[in-house]
Amino acid sequence: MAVFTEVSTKEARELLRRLQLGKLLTLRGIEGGIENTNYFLTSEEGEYVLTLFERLSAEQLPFYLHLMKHLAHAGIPVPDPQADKYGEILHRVAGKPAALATKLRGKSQLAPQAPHCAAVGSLLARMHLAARDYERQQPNLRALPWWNETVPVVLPHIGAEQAALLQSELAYQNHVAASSAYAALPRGPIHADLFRDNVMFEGEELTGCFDFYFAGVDSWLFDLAVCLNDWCVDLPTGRHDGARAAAMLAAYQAVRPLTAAERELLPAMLRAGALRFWISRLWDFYLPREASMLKPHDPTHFERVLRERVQHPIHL
Ligand SMILES: Nc1ncnc2c1ncn2[C@@H]1O[C@H](COP(=O)(O)OP(=O)(O)OP(=O)(O)O)[C@@H](O)[C@H]1O
Ligand SMILES: N[C@@H](CCO)C(=O)O
Repeated sequence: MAVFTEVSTKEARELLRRLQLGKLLTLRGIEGGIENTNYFLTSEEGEYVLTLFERLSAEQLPFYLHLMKHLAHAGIPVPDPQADKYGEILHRVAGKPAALATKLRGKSQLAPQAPHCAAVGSLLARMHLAARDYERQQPNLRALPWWNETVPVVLPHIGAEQAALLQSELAYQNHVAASSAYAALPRGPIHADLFRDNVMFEGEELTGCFDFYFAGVDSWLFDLAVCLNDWCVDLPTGRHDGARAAAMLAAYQAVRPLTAAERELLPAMLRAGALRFWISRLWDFYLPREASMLKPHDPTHFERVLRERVQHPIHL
């Protein structure tokens, strides 16, 4: 149940009054989601999702919320955070930082086929281009510096074989990051967590994506690698699915063709994408934060994906 903080109808009405969004019609807690408190809220003006941020700091939030607003204004189907008359989109509800964003239609497609992967590829490329003129800066907070900090913290908890793979892959990624091809990768704000459960579909029509709370400035190729590793993979084995990957890559490149450096580094970034989520899942699993509400995801999945990407590199 993802209502960690109760919101009263009085508080919801007060927020709607501040945002001039008409009278409250319904307010219903959303089950699912493990990071934040979420409610579906309907007013006379439309349907929204009210999010109370349980862990993210008020310093980090403006980057995510303004990025969503920027993308929504550029016509990318993402939740649009609603502003008060001063233009403020970060509010306070029940003592927590909060946002009220438009609700997306549809539901997650957890067994995607090639057309779904193509839709995600196209969306991702359009999102990258649309975010080029976004002015706020915040690095991807789950990138190489965080991996270098976190690997030594998880090493004492894992077996020798896993530790060897983790250390050798980290050394390899530090080496890649120092290369001239890496320096040539185009960069900008990326979603960085565009998994199956963060995209909505109605049939094969992609109706939007959400959960921008790992977004940050990083290479576009890393974002694409994260998507390929989740959407175009056989979940039980971690094996790459060629047909789905081809559909995603073709659709991405129909909007923005990859550069020579990106083509060269695709196999390395697929490994980086697997490593990033293996580390974060190990960290969540072995070092649960105090009073954590997280139900950790299975870390061994991304260990399998990483081994697959090392043993069977995917070249364009
Ligand atoms: N803008 C939106 N439109 C429609 N549904 C939404 C929207 N935002 C969130 N949801 C619904 O709320 C659920 C929980 O949201 P979300 O996944 O962002 O939760 P979380 O706790 O913030 O993060 P996590 O994905 O880490 O669990 C989603 O699965 C989705 O069904
Ligand atoms: N997508 C992440 C969870 C954070 O949203 C994972 O599967 O590990």
